[in-house]
Amino acid sequence: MEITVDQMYNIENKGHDMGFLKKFMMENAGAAAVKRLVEKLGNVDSKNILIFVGMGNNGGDGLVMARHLAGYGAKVTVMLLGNPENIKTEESNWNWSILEKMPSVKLMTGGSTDFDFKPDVIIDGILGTGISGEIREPYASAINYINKTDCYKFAVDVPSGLDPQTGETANIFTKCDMTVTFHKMKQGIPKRKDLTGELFAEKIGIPPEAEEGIL
Ligand SMILES: NC(=O)C1=CN([C@@H]2O[C@H](COP(=O)(O)OP(=O)(O)OC[C@H]3O[C@@H](n4cnc5c(N)ncnc54)[C@H](OP(=O)(O)O)[C@@H]3O)[C@@H](O)[C@H]2O)[C@@H](O)CC1
Ligand SMILES: [K+]
Repeated sequence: MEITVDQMYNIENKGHDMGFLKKFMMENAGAAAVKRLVEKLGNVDSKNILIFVGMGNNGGDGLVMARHLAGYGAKVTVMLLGNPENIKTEESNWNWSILEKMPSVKLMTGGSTDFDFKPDVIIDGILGTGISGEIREPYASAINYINKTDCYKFAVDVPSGLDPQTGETANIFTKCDMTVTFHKMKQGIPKRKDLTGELFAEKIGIPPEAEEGIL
């Protein structure tokens, strides 16, 4: 069953109000995404994994993935597309502060794309269901870098620039090899398998009762 983005936000908020906090949803989302990625790649030990992280909760999922991938022995670099002080949500900020205590994960901020290494894997945690309008900098440069870099690409929730509700694309958008979306499939995502690559919807522990009155 495919749901709307509005329904997803309402379910998320209802789950949060029941006490299954968005922080727990984010943790389960990041963990499920890493499981699929590691299953696909077989082994990420000492692989260079570059994670682009937006300032919202799509980015937050990417921060959770960074921590899990470090646990699998990957060489993880996180590029936050802004200033840490401007991270939008408590749950995303929570994950950023954990990474600040982890020398095993390299943290970069601001969004420049001249890296001194070639990534084996890029994770697109730039934009998810919160996308609106033309893609602004530094998100645009990050998307362009992803598209011009030849490596395995993984999209968190949805390829950035693809509207998960309508399936329409913004002026620029990523083209990925795998996409993992969360809880239930959003209506627009399966319309662009050419951008999502292999597509999965993973449960993240939201109580089914959180859908009552919404679905
Ligand atoms: N639902 C669930 O159950 C769960 C959802 N989860 C995750 O949350 C995600 C939704 O998070 P979200 O609402 O924070 O929105 P998100 O996609 O991160 O974007 C907002 C940021 O992007 C920016 N921005 C927007 N448009 C832009 C543009 N054109 N060009 C440039 N920037 C633009 C915007 O900036 P602003 O407009 O505020 O200045 C803001 O900073 C969802 O996709 C999933 O991954 C999981 O945690 C698990 C549980
Ligand atoms: K994304």
